[in-house]
Amino acid sequence: MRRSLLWFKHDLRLDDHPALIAAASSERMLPVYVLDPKLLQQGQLGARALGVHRARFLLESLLALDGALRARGSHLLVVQGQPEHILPLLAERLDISEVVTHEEIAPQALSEIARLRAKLGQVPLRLVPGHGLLQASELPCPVEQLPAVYRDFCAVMEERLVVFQPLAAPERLPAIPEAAVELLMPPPTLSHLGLGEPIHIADSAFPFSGGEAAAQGRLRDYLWDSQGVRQYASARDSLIGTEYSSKLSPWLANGCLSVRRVVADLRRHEAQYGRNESTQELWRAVLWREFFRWTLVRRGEALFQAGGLKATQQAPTAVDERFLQWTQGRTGMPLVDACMRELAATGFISKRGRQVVASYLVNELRQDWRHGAAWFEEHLLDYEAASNWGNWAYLTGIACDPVRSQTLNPLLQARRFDPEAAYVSLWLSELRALPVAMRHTPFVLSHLQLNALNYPRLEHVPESWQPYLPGAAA
Ligand SMILES: Cc1cc2nc3c(=O)[nH]c(=O)nc-3n(C[C@H](O)[C@H](O)[C@H](O)COP(=O)(O)OP(=O)(O)OC[C@H]3O[C@@H](n4cnc5c(N)ncnc54)[C@H](O)[C@@H]3O)c2cc1C
Repeated sequence: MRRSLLWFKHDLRLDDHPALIAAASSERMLPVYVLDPKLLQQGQLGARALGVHRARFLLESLLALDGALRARGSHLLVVQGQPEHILPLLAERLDISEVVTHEEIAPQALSEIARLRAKLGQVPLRLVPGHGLLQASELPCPVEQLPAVYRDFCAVMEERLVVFQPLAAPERLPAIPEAAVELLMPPPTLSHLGLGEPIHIADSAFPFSGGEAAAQGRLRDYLWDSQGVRQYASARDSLIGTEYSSKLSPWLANGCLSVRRVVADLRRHEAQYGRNESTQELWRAVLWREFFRWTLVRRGEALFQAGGLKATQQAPTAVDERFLQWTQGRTGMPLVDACMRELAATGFISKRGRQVVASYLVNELRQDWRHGAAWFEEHLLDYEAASNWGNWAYLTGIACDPVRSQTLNPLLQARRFDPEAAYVSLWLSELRALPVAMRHTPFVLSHLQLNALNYPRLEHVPESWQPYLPGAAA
């Protein structure tokens, strides 16, 4: 009897899941998720890979996946440990014929797969393409010839009218091997993982909950019910609210939603309601993700090095107390602090917010960008290696883009994207005592006044902020 072990990783869904389809042709199939406790330990750059928000979303996604598998006659086995130890043990004990999983692109995941393959010995490990929008064979040119700059990448990809045909979830699945039944247990809770509960703070972005049903609900709502997608181009730089962008990223990152399904639905929406600037912008947003994925495939480890893809010596390498202040949302620059507090409280911030805080850390505070990227890795619900490290490298000016760095003037950004100071008021309660007009510039107040507010003082107000200070325009 053929028995497959299906190894779920960041593909926690049944819809459009090529590895699941491949494994489901066996007589017995054991779906397994391995939660590696190493992810909960501090890494070399001081942050954990899996913080409390990410862990909460992951555990919810696992519960939802188990429910969906049960509804089709299967189960999810969740085990804590390292895949290269756990999976060979299971394979031996349950007489598994092959292990099936999706292909990976990040260096750490690739070496994990290599270690697993070695430990599996005679049991074949089948890698199925499945995470990205396009597989290598669907690219318009060989991977090495893909443009290294986003604009050129878009030009190659944008008009490529691929008709994405995602695979439907199977209605029934093979039962798990009989001997596996006694191994089943509920997934761990946050406190089992030693993480405690996230504090619930009024959401400024979205009440994200893990799992495929929640993901499909959001996709349906954004494209069909509320049709928020039709305002995407004008709304996407806002900082507050559920509708300023699709909010699909946490589900895409955990694989609760397939990116091919997103694009297939976007194309259907366009066929029914027409293509507009917003639907095109959303397609280009998805292409950013694809761009960074292929950048990681081509450049691998180089993306994580201090000098980035340019291997330059110019990127700052300092890490001092200013990095700590940045993480705590206590730099004295209100827009930056508000974003960092939203991130810590909810695990999410807008793209605009991410750009502002990343640029501030690197260009104003001159801190090592890799520490910022690692902090994001711990906290972002939507953390993905390629998108996170790729965007950080891009903002730092050490990606392949000809632009040296994407320096953003944070005060100009505050004036433009938070003109009524609603966002900083939401997250920085200590500034609510000030008149609205002062909430972006508390640093012009005296020491005494700032102390009374319990808000930190900025060491230095850059020259470039002068035109945006109170009264400057008059
Ligand atoms: C410093 C920094 C770090 C980032 N880290 C991540 C990360 O770890 N994971 C992540 O998914 N995104 C990351 N982004 C990109 C972007 O901020 C988020 O994808 C976006 O804010 C998610 O919200 P949304 O789903 O509403 O996006 P929308 O604006 O609705 O876009 C739709 C989808 O397109 C993709 N996308 C859009 N912009 C980008 C982009 N610049 N890069 C890659 N994909 C993009 C995402 O999958 C997103 O869900 C980062 C951006 C910056 C500046």
